[in-house]
Amino acid sequence: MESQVMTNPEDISKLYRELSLFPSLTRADVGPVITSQYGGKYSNIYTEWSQRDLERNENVKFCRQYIVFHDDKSVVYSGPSGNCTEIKGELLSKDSPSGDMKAVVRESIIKGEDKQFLEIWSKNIKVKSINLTALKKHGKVYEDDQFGCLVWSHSETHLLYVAERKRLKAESFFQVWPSKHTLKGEQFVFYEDWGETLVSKSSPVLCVLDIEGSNVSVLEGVPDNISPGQAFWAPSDTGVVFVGWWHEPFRLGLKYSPNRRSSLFYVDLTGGQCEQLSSGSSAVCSPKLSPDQCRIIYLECAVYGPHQQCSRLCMYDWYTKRTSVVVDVVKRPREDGFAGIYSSSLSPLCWSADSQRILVSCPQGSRKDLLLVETTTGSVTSLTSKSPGGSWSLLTIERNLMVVSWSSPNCPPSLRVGFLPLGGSREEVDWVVLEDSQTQPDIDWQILNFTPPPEQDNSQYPGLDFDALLLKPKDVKEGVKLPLIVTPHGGPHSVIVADWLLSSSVLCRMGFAILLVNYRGSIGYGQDSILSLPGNVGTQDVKDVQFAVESVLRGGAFDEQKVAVAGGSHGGFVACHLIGQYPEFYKACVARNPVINLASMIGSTDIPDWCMVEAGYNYSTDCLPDPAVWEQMLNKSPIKHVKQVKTPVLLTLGEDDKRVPPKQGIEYYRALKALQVPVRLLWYPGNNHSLSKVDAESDGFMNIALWMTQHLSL
Ligand SMILES: CSCC[C@H](NC=O)C(=O)N[C@@H](CO)C(=O)O
Repeated sequence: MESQVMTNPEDISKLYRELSLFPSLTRADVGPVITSQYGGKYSNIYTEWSQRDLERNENVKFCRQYIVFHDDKSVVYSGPSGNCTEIKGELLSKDSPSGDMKAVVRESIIKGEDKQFLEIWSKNIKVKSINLTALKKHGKVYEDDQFGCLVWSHSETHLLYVAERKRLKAESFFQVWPSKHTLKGEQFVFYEDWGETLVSKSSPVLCVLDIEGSNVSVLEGVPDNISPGQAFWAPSDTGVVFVGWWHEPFRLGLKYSPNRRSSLFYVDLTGGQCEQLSSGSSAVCSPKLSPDQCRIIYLECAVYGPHQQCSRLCMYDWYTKRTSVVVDVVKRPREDGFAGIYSSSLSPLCWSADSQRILVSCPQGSRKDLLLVETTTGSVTSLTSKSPGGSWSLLTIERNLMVVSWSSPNCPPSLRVGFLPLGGSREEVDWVVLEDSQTQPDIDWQILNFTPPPEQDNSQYPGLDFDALLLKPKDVKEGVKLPLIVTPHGGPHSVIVADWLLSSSVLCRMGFAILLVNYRGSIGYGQDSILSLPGNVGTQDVKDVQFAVESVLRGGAFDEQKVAVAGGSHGGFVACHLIGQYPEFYKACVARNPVINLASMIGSTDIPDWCMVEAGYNYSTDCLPDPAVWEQMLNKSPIKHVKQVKTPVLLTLGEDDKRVPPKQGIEYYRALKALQVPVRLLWYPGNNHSLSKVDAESDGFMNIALWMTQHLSL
């Protein structure tokens, strides 16, 4: 049969280079309203972007500003104000509330040593540059989005941030000239960390800089068994509100795990008293204070259980001290399409100007939509469900001016702004494009819906369906049947939404069709769908994917002899199951950091609870190895089916992966070698679970593409 797939490595790398140029939006801030001498009002919009630089082998960060003239209700005129500037060395930055000053935490290498500075800029002058490293009040500043923050006090006199607790230097028992203030014999003591992407982050502390006096103090009063983060100033700067995570009896991985026991706390600055503001029996995150400083909105979900679940949107009233549930967990999508809130972070600013409404961007099925929540009634409406399909992400909202990123599988991210209609109004948002991007006319995409056959219905959660995204080249020559790459996502409680996906778009432009399956258990389809999967991994997810593939093949547009499967993490688990359970079906397989054996992984991953929960058991920190549980974990794992595998497998592993340690992939590699199944292993030092360093990602992509063309005989 004729093929129209690109196979030449030179051509493929050229295409990858071309499409990897499209940057993604990472942040936007709206400046104060300025009235021009002619009476027109305008605001500056500051944006940050990230782009792969293949030559320098790094992701570069750059900024660009735009000017938006408006009348507080609609955009009158807009455009960029200058070109892009690369940002180097900035770990964190934040404008003061008035817009008069800017704070920056900067990392700089001086005489070969890493130093951190806290800078204050005013107008065109760097008025302060405080050497935090030399001050020795704390360890490194946290720049991550789990704990990290840099927040101006309302009075603009103090700054709040999170850093590692100061550790005394440890020395050997045999140090000949012992120095003062050192700990003897503590050189090799183990410090727990917070796992994947948070290695070396162990004991965060809240730090405050008094700008006038250039004085840093570490806040006292946070309970010893709590790790604080996501902090901000309480109304009138009387103290600090933060999320505290319990770290006893031990820390577990936090990345993609918003289900860790945590609470909102308030520490009073004068007395150092610490008060717990939420129940303490759930997991909370992303608290945001309303513009009128009266209420705090935050997300809440259950502790343990599935790692990502449908969240509750809760509100704490600062003055009555009452908490209310604004939006509850949604079991099944409602008639109007609302399927619940699935997010572990609200955007940095998410309140409307009247402090009555909240904006949340989150998956709703295979789309990512912008939802407007009335906090008094809990009513939820979608601002984007009638707009072009794709993915809408809120970057910020300030005085009702929303700044969003929009993308779709054939359109890289574009920057848009629009005013939130007044409360009670049914008006549609008039989106204005500030930075357009190049649509890829050769890529076609659609969302497909599947109802599992009756024998695969889940008796505990009956009647659930699921979706898949199908990408295919637009122009297919007469008589050509396309090769198909099937991609189950990881998690398993995550989702593939219709946004710009670099590797899928390159594969599609090469001539492949790609089927990305949101099997039952994915987020964005109601809590019941999520709960239907634990205990059924390796069967329900696997059968859903197979059902979707076979349904698509029945359409006749694809070549049944040229079907491949590729997935990462839990997606790798599903991929390896598929080649074991359907040994004749898939002609090539790629697995990034796949889960291979739940029983062997439980002792080495940073999230052992995940193994128990997905195998169908409850987790507690004191649970001990149980042969019956281990047997079930083994039975549900891909390694159980390895003897049936015939498909050539490409494994891509990150040496520093704390989530699915690379020994999982090695276990599979050895088994395949012993069975003489073709296998190739790529080992990426310095990479963690996501394999997202520029060289690992691009090398991984090229190897995947060539593995597919080789084993699908294209
Ligand atoms: C113990 S590994 C669990 C699988 C992992 N889940 C959470 O981290 C996973 O599948 N990760 C996804 C992201 O959700 C991935 O694609 O890496």
